[in-house]
Amino acid sequence: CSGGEPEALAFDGAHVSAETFAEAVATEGVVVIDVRTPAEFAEGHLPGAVNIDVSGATFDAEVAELDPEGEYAVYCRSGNRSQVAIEEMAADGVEQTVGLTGGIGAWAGEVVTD
Ligand SMILES: O=S(=O)([O-])[S-]
Repeated sequence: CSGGEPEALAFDGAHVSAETFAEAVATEGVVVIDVRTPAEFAEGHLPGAVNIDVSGATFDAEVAELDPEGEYAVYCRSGNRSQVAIEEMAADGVEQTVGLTGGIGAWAGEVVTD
């Protein structure tokens, strides 16, 4: 712990620390989205995450199915693809998002394979 102000959780499209992301994941109603490939997802993902591959052909169509009023916690492997995904989601009207800085590599919490 380096002290200072704790980072405030806001679903404003920003990337946040794993600690703040964990708060987002624990927030009632938040949908956790893993934007990696199905193969990466199968190797281990956050509990309850849904897989919407940002590099997949159906990404936009799947985003279009999301509730634009919803809140989404988005992550990838190391934080690059989640950045792209958050920008594309915002362009599709899904703006209440938060990304995980460092991706799943920075995640210290539970990972499941089911
Ligand atoms: O998922 S990634 O940030 O390594 S491209």
